[in-house]
This record gives sequence, structure tokens and C-alpha cells, in this order.
Amino acid sequence: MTKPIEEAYALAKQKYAAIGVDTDTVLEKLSQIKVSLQCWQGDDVLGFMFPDQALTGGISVSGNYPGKATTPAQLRADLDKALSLIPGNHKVNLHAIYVDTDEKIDLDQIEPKHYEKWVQWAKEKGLGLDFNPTCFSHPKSTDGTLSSNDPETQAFWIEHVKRSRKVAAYFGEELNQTCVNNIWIPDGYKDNPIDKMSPRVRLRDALDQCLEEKFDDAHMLDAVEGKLFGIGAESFTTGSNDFYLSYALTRDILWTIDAGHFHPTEDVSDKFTAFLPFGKGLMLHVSRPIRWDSDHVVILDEATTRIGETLVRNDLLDKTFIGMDFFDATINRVAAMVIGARSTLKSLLLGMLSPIETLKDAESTGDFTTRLAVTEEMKSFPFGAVWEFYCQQQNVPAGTEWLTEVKDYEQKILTERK
Ligand SMILES: C[C@H](O)[C@H](O)[C@@H](O)C(=O)CO
Ligand SMILES: [Mn+2]
Repeated sequence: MTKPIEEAYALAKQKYAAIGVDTDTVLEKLSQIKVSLQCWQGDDVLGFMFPDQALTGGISVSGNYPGKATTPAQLRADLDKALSLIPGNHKVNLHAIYVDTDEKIDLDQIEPKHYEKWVQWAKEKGLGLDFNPTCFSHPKSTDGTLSSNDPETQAFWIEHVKRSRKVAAYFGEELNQTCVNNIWIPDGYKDNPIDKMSPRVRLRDALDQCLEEKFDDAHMLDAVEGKLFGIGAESFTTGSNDFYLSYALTRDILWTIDAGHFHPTEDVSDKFTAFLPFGKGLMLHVSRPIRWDSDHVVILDEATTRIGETLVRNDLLDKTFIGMDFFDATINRVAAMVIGARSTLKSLLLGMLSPIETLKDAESTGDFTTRLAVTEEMKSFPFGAVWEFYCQQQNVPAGTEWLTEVKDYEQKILTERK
């Protein structure tokens, strides 16, 4: 422990204690939270199955920063580096295309054995894993996937999603913790469709087939991720947010809320308490949309802060799986992971460091003056001192020192990659 960090924490602790917040308890609580680090930030969403296939599905990565991972071993090394700079014990989120096998297989052939090395690594590092079927960047995804009106194409994707659920359940069993299997498809139309019903009925029925096999909730939970629009599907998204909200509620599965998948002025955090009185639980894709679903690296902006605050203030952490979803190739990809994860954790810490009961009391007695005054004053409380102490406690660099480590890694490892 460095002395200045300890001293600053001692002062901060007193200041928070004066308003009824016990910082030691807060840090203990924060250390229990897992965020799921999306592996696809490490290689621009290419994966190892068809790495030469262009990224499709209306999502896009910009930039060409040197050193992206091109093998599973490289990606794991990058994740190791990133995780060593993020306080706490977390999960890694894989897409199906991140197989680690010498076999030449297609998406409708994946099996748990193709991901064994990921599981072995996760066990060694004490990590959890999440999973996603990859319903894009594939020759069969150009005209729809699960909602395709071509029975052969649709059957291919149903098989892929069924197999993805088996892989997810295998992860959960092996790692003894829930693996979320998140289903997102890019199906939609560039221009106004005439028939808006049939694609959605096909999607509903296809999903019902995918979900037929039952798994233990302790190992695998299904989640469905809606979206407003994608590039090339601006007029109609089959798996829209309303569609999946209804689907998740009626099938008792998780609803995935991606921060970039709504109208820009919507407050995504406001959706948590609209869904959870009825729904099983949420999966979050914490992201940063700039004008569109641009998947910028998460920072501690107002939207992210509101996500953290809402989860904490409303006691939603037990029902919410927190993942991140961004991919930026204009900066060092390992740094991107670290920045996004640290910022997400900071939003949770900020939420925990408020005098929630005092604020709730003020609100329930109609004292909105106190509610506004205290929340504003909290913004200049010594949150940074608590964060730095937490980093130190968790044996990760407290401040920008982590960047020195990433720069060093870049020089020694990333720049050597072809
Ligand atoms: C890789 C994608 O981000 C992802 O699977 C999906 O979650 C999404 O957000 C598409 O916009
Ligand atoms: Mn997403």
C-alpha cells in the first residue's frame, strides 16, 4: 500500500461516514461484482473461424491500430493483460466465432470441445465465461438468419443457436457459475417492408425451437438483445426492442439492454425498473453510442453513471448481468478494454457511494430540495480517493500507471505481431 493513497482514503472514509456511507462495506460489495469483458474488442470482431470474412450485420469497427490478436492464444494474452489492470474478479464474453480448434467447422457444427481451451484458461484464471451465437459475418446471414423466409437458411441458424446454448451450458457447468447465452441477430430491411408481421412471427417460432432444450439456470441463462436499427437495416429491425421485451417476458428469459440500441435521447437506465417488476433478469451491454450505435469505448459519462447508479439505488445487481459491448480499433485494444471496464466499475462505485437511504427518505417525504442538493454535493465528494484505494486493495494500478504497463506490452508484444 502506498501511504498517500491510504491517507487520502482515510480522509475520504471520514467524509463519507459523515453522511452515513461506510466505504469499507462499499468496497467489499464492489469486489463481488463481475463485469463481462467482451473478447471481440481484442480483434475487431473477426474471430478465428472465418477471419477473412468481412464484418457484416450493420455493425462496424473503425481504425487500424497495430497489434490485434489473430490467434486464440494472443487474444487470451491480451485479455490477461487487460484483466490484470482491472480491479476485481470478472468474466469474459465470447462469440461463437472464437473457436479454438484445428478442425474446419461451420457455425452449425460447433460443440463444447471446440471451446475447451477457453474453459481451461478460465479455470486457471478463476474467470467466468459468457457466450453469444454469431449470426453475422457469414455467407448465410446476408438475407436474414433466424427470421429468414428460406427454410434452409433458417434451419442453419436455428441449429447454430441450439448448439450455442449447449456450449454456454457447458461453460456454466465447468466453471460452476451462470453463463449467459445472448442472442442477437441483424435481420431487417434497408427500406420499408410491406409485411412487417411475417418476419417477426418467423423469428418468434425459430426462437421457440432454439429454446426447446432445457438447461439448469445455475449454468445457463438465455438472453435476447433487441435493437433500433443497423447499417443497411435502417427501416425495419425484425428483432426490435419491443419484440424482444415481449419475447423475454413471455418466455421468462433475460432481456439484453445494449446502451447503443435505442433512440439517442432515451435513458436506457430507466428501462431496468420498467422491465424487472415483470421480467426474470437483465443482461447489459454497456456501450457508448455517439450519434448512432457506434460502440465507442465506455467512459464515465452521464449515461454510464446513470446505469451504475440505477442498478445500485434500486438493488438490481442480483438480477443483472453486466457485460460491455464496444470495439474501437483507433486506439490500443488492450487499453480500450481497461478503460471501458474501469469506467463501468467506477459508475457502480459512484452509485454505492451515495447516501441512498437518506435520499430515498427525502424523496418519500416530498423533500425534493434535499434530494437535489445532496445529489449535487455528492459530485464533489472524494470518490477518486476511494477508487484508488480499491485498486490498490485489489493489486492493480491505482491511476494512469496502468497505461505504462499497456504501453510496455504494446512495445514488447503487440508491435511484434504481423
Ligand atoms: C458484436 C456485437 O456487438 C454484438 O454481438 C451485439 O451485441 C450488438 O450489439 C450488435 O449491435
Ligand atoms: Mn450489444
